[in-house]
Amino acid sequence: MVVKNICCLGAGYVGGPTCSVIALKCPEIKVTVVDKSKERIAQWNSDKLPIYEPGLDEVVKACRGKNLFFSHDCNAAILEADLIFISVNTPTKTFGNGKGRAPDLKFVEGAARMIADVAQSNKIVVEKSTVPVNAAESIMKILKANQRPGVSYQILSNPEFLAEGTAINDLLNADRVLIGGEESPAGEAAIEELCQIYEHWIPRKRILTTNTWSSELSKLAANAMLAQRISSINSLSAVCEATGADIAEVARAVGLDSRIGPKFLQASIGGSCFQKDILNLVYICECLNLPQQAAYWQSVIDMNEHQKHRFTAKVIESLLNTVSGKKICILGFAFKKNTGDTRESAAIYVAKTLLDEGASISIYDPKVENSQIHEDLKYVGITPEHIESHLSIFKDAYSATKDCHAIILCTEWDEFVTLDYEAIYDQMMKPAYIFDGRKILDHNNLLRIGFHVETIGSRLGQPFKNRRYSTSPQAL
Ligand SMILES: NC(=O)c1ccc[n+]([C@@H]2O[C@H](COP(=O)([O-])OP(=O)(O)OC[C@H]3O[C@@H](n4cnc5c(N)ncnc54)[C@H](O)[C@@H]3O)[C@@H](O)[C@H]2O)c1
Ligand SMILES: O=c1ccn([C@@H]2O[C@H](COP(=O)(O)OP(=O)(O)O[C@H]3O[C@H](CO)[C@@H](O)[C@H](O)[C@H]3O)[C@@H](O)[C@H]2O)c(=O)[nH]1
Repeated sequence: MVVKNICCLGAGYVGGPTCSVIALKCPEIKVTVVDKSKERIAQWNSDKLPIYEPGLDEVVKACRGKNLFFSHDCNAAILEADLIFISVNTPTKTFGNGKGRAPDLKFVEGAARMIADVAQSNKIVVEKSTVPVNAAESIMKILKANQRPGVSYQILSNPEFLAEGTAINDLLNADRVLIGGEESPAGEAAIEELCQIYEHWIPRKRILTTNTWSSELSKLAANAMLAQRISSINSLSAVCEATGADIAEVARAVGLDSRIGPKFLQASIGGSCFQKDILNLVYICECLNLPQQAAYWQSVIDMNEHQKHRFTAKVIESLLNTVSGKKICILGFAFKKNTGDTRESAAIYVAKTLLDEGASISIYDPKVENSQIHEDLKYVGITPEHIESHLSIFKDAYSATKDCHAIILCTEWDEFVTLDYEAIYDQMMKPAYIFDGRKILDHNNLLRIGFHVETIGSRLGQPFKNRRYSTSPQAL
């Protein structure tokens, strides 16, 4: 079989960009991205796409209506496809067995059942969603149990490694493409079909083929290792604050070791897409009766969580331990720059804590929709009335910071670096505080202007004071 027709179930942050790039690079293949959400599909077919990703608009414009289609008709797309990507969401379970840890596979199962119900010809089904090890086997069970006579399936694991904010570049220049499949002639043939799609733009030596389980586990392992680096640097940032070392200097010194490398060593406020995948790994370890391994990866999550709490506690402590009645501006609500995604964003925790403490919050983020901010805060328990009376959302940083007692920078958007902080200082309440949760601002300039400045991983203007060793470090 030569793949001529691709269907993707799930038009989200992964399905949309991934299939747009496939359509761009494989003009002879018809790519149809479907979603059960009519609203999302309507947005994909409009001028304002449902997700913000640098470069995505251009790719969609180049292919949409030619060989790239967004549709709500899942059945029709499944029927005509040779190869089907499952790119549906796999959030952490919020109820029942494995609550708070295991991934909720109901959308993956729903997708598999949909394929089984509709398919009338052979299909290669590709697991693109991030799933636990053995998920391919579960998908196969569903497909086989509902198989029509004469229809056969091959399941491949092809995890996605793109990061939001750089998705198009990551897809075009992937470090590697990973394809796992059944170790049989039919499995190898299916792997080869998918390889040929990626070979339109990815050199063969960067396409890695493995067995299905290795592929599934490699995705969780990659995220776990990345998260572990961030947790490690965040852990060291607390040591820096307590000693007078500067985490930026430490990260640079450590990262110049070629065995360690400089990437993913930026201390920050914490919070990320990683959490659900590491929880997934923890749950797998628990289920496999590997408690030490589960505890190890759990500690990576705990450190990330702790960083958010530590940073927010520092804000409140600096503001004389009370924020009640104060107006505080949060700059940035997305979990990182160049995306409108707020899932697991540290800003949600910061905003909730400050609202619980009685502060009024003003928020500005260049790409996050107002409705998303409302939804996120309601989800963490802030009542609509409280939101109505204590939250304002602005369209620019200058309006958002006016009359505030403090600014908390939660997302590292480039535009925050070049704001006119003199003008901002002039229109703030005094003393004016700024908490740089991303370490992107010019702290010396802010101090010169008159701000009280706090950041992560260094104690500005007070080196080596109040060392907190209970004993000398050598004696520890
Ligand atoms: N967001 C990322 O950066 C990223 C990167 C790599 C991997 N992943 C993984 O990829 C998967 C998808 O993530 P996402 O961020 O794109 O999620 P998302 O929530 O943005 O999109 C998932 C979409 O799937 C749709 N859907 C659910 N069930 C469906 C069905 N049966 N048929 C059709 N559509 C259905 C939903 O309506 C939703 O629009 C997850 O497993 C995630 O962990 C995400
Ligand atoms: O040095 C760093 C790097 C990142 N972060 C933060 O860590 C989080 C995650 O960042 P990043 O990994 O860049 O974005 P994601 O879109 O979450 O991408 C991760 O998660 C995806 C979903 O599984 C994977 O596909 C990607 O490979 C993996 O990088 C964000 O809040 C970043 O601000 C830091 O605090 N310091």
